[in-house]
Order: sequence, then C-alpha cells, then structure tokens
Amino acid sequence: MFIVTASEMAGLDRATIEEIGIPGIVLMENAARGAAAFYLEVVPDLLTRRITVLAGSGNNAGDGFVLARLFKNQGADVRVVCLRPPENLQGDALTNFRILDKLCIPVRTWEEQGDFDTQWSAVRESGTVIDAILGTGLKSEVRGLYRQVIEAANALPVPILAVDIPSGLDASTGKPLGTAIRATATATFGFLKIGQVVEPGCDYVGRLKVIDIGIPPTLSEKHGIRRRWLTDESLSAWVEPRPVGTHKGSAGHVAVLSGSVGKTGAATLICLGAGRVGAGLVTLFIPASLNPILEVKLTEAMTYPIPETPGQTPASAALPEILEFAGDKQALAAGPGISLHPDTQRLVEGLIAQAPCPMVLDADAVTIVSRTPDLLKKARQPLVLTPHPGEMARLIGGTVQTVQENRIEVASEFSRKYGVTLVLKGFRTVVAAPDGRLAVNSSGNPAMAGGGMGDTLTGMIAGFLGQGYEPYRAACLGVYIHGAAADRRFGGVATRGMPASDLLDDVPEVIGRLERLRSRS
Ligand SMILES: NC(=O)C1=CN([C@@H]2O[C@H](COP(=O)(O)OP(=O)(O)OC[C@H]3O[C@@H](n4cnc5c(N)ncnc54)[C@H](O)[C@@H]3O)[C@@H](O)[C@H]2O)[C@@H](O)CC1
Ligand SMILES: [K+]
Repeated sequence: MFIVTASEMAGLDRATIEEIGIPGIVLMENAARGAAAFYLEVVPDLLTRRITVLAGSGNNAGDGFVLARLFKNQGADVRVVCLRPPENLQGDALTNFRILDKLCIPVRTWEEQGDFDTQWSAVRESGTVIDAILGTGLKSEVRGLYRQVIEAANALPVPILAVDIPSGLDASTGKPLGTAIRATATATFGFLKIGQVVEPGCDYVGRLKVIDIGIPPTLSEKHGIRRRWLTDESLSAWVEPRPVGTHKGSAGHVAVLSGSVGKTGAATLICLGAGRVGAGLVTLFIPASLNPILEVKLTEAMTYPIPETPGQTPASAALPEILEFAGDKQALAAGPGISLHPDTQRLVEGLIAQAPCPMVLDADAVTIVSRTPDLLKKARQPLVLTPHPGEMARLIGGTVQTVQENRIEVASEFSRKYGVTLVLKGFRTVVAAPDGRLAVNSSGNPAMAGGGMGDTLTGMIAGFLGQGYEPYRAACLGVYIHGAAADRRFGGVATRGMPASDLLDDVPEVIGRLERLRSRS
C-alpha cells in the first residue's frame, strides 16, 4: 500500500482520467460506493439514522452528493447542507448535485448573513454527519464559516464519517490547518495520504480504509511513488521462503558489539533478536571482564572477549580482531550499551570506516556518529542507523520537536545526504533509504514503551541483514515484525508491562504468518 501527498494524488487522479481514459465521474461513483459500504460497516444502523451531508464546493462535495443519493436509494433520511452557494460547483460535482433535486433529496444552502445557531439547529438533529467539506484540495487555513461548522460538528454526539480526509487536515503533512474534523471513520480514495498516517493527523481520521476507485496500480510506479505503509500484506512478498536444506552455516552469521558494565542486558537482547528472526549464528564481542556474565546469560549465541577500557567498555585495541573476525560474517550490529568513552569512540569510528560487512548502528554508536556525521560517508559497506527521536535530533543538530514534527522529511533527508538507511524510531517508525524509498510502520503498541525494545529491534534488523536481505528491506522487516510481535503478544489486551524479551517469543509466529500469506498470494 502506497502513501501519497495531496499533489501526487491529484496527479494520479488526472493521469487516470486523461491518460487511461476513465472518466472522473466514474472515479467519483466508485469512491462513494466504496465509502458507503465502509460507513455501513462502521455504523451498522446508519440507514435508520438521519444523515446530514456537509458539503463544500469541490469534488469532495461531489463525493458527498453521490453518498447522499446512495443512502437515499437505500431508504435513509438524507439531507445535504451546502456551505457555499451551489453556483460555485463545477464538473462532476455539479452533475451529481443536479441529480439530488431529481431524487427529492432536501438541499439547504447556508446563508452567510443568517444566524449560525438557527441554521445549525437542522444539523444538530442529525444521527450521523458525512463530512464532505474539504478534501485533498485544501489550500489554506480554515477560517470563518468552515471553521465554525467544523468545530460545531466536532461537538455533536454523533458519528462523523469523513470523505477522503477529515476536512481541515493537511493531506501532505498531517497538521490541521486552523482546525479539522475529528472523524469516527475516514474512507480515503486510491491511496493513503501522508497526513493520515503520521501524527497528529492519525488521531483525526478514526477508523481508516482505503477504497479502490479504479486507479491502475501501475500508475503509482510510473509517477515515482515509493512511500509504503508497512503491513502484513505489503511485507509478505519480501519474506524469502527458507529452503528445506538450510543449515546454521547458510543462514547468516551476525557479529554484535554491545555491552559494558551495567549494560549486559542490551547485549543479550540484540543476540536474542538476531536469533529469533532466523540468523544461523550469533557472536557477541564483549569486554573481557564481562565475559563470564554473558557466558551465563546467553545460551545459543557465542561470546568473544575483547580488550576493554578501564571503565569496562569496549576498547579500540579490539579493532583488528573484530575486523578480522567479521571478514567472513554477514552483518555486524554495534552500539547499545557500549558507552561514549573516548577509546570506545575510536573503536566505533574505526568500525564504520573499515567494517567488511553491512552494519546496524544504534544507541551509543549513533551518539558517537552525531559528533562527526561525515564519518558515515567513509563507510565501505551499507549502514543502517536506528535513532530514537532524541538521537535523531543529535544527528541533525536540531530539537526533538523539529524531528517529531517532520519525521518523514528528517529521515529521508538524512538518509539521502549520508547514504545510509535510516530508521527513525517511535510511534509510526519511519524507514528511509538513500535512493528515495520510504516506509511508515503500522504495527506496535504502547506496551512497547520500555527499556530494551530498541536493542531487540537492532538485533532483528541485523538478523535479517545477516540472512542476506538488502538494508532497506532488512530494516522494514525488522521494524514491522518487531511491532507485530508486540501486537500479537499484548495488542488490545494490555497497554503496559511487556518486557522486551517477551515479544521475541512471538517473532517466529509473525514471520510464519507472513510466509503463509506469501504462499497464498
Ligand atoms: N477525479 C478526482 O480528482 C477525484 C477526486 N475525488 C475527491 O475530490 C477531492 C479533491 O477535490 P478538489 O480538488 O475539488 O478539492 P476539495 O473538494 O478538497 O476542495 C476544493 C475547494 O475548496 C476550496 N478551499 C480550499 N481550501 C479552503 C479553505 N481553507 N477554506 C475554504 N475553502 C477552501 C477551494 O477553493 C475549492 O473550491 C478529493 O479529496 C476526493 O474527495 C474523488 O471523487 C475521486 C476522484
Ligand atoms: K472531507
């Protein structure tokens, strides 16, 4: 499933009409038919309620007029309130407006000079409101009557069903422009819009469904749309079936540099994560004095004691050994719990410049990189960085607020500038590849807010890299399966109290689910 901006959507609509030859009015009919079926799922007794369609002046209103007709045909009590004089309507919206009269559907036009409360009283009696005021054609801040109407609608104790996007929400950024409808459900057309999947927009859409309105899927490729929504369906095709003769030597060997005094848990979780996604072998480089602890904590993974600093953190003297060992390995994960000790920093810098295999850099390694990000350009092998918003802010020398308000732009710009795959963690994790591919994750839940979650993710991404997945796919699979395993374990049941190691138990089942989905399609 692809995610588009408002202007990309307009381009795809135009191409479907002009190049493919599907008339706009057909798309409008398809849109409304799909939306009507979805709204009936969301509000099963919809046809017994009084339905008010709030209409603006563009094609979004046109969709609303078709919905009014469809529900009237099914016996519902429907009325339409035009917030702008119908003389402003054009094209397909106008055609569908004219049909209302023939079907005796009551239409009221808002009188700008009239008293608001008197005119609103008719809407107040509605059992459900259909929001067809503004769609992807929103151009500027919502003011005046539209603003009043949106705020009054939000205060009604009835379901609001949004057509394409809640009115007032910027489809490209997810920010309300002035104000926006808080919908019970949104039927969106053709593709997801960025504004529906990122914060704060995702809090406005309610239940969200993409309606197929007949835009040929090949058009998205032709128009260079490369943003993906990570779901079971979109990822199943990427899970490679495992040959029956697979053995530990052919399933990838992952090396891990993690842990220092007080941080042996991070090292453990990375190793477990890599193993749970199917890495054949895992070896942990650990400061020598901590080796006895890891020998006990880890069962399947092997340990490799390395020279350490006086603070029991990895020392740069370990670099030659690590490079030699990693020479015939498939992936290296480095960073969690290694400290910011200056000698550990030298080790990380050496690894970035000389590592002989793809690497995942997380936590302390990311903080070390943020001191001299140009270091990343020296890497000989692909890098995946997995910052949380605070680490991302350090990487770009900005604030957490800037990062959080512009997650997609920040991730894609950094990825392109430094030639790395970037995983910006947090709600709706963003994965960006240097060639412009981008994904937003749909899985995960608040029970994941706890220490160690990032370590398990680092291990999972390294585990996929180790099995030969290219960095962007390894990152997307790791991110999605991580959240999906947490959903399987806790989603909808509990919102807190899930140890990071718990979700790992569910990882193989989630991968199995994707494999089964792949084999069916
Ligand atoms: N062929 C197509 O292009 C299709 C479009 N569809 C619908 O069409 C919508 C887009 O239609 P339009 O491009 O006509 O745009 P909209 O219907 O979203 O709104 C455009 C109108 O609102 C006005 N407007 C914009 N910002 C405003 C603001 N802040 N305050 C007050 N008025 C404002 C504009 O001047 C214009 O008159 C989609 O969201 C979707 O619902 C669907 O019918 C599917 C097919
Ligand atoms: K709308």
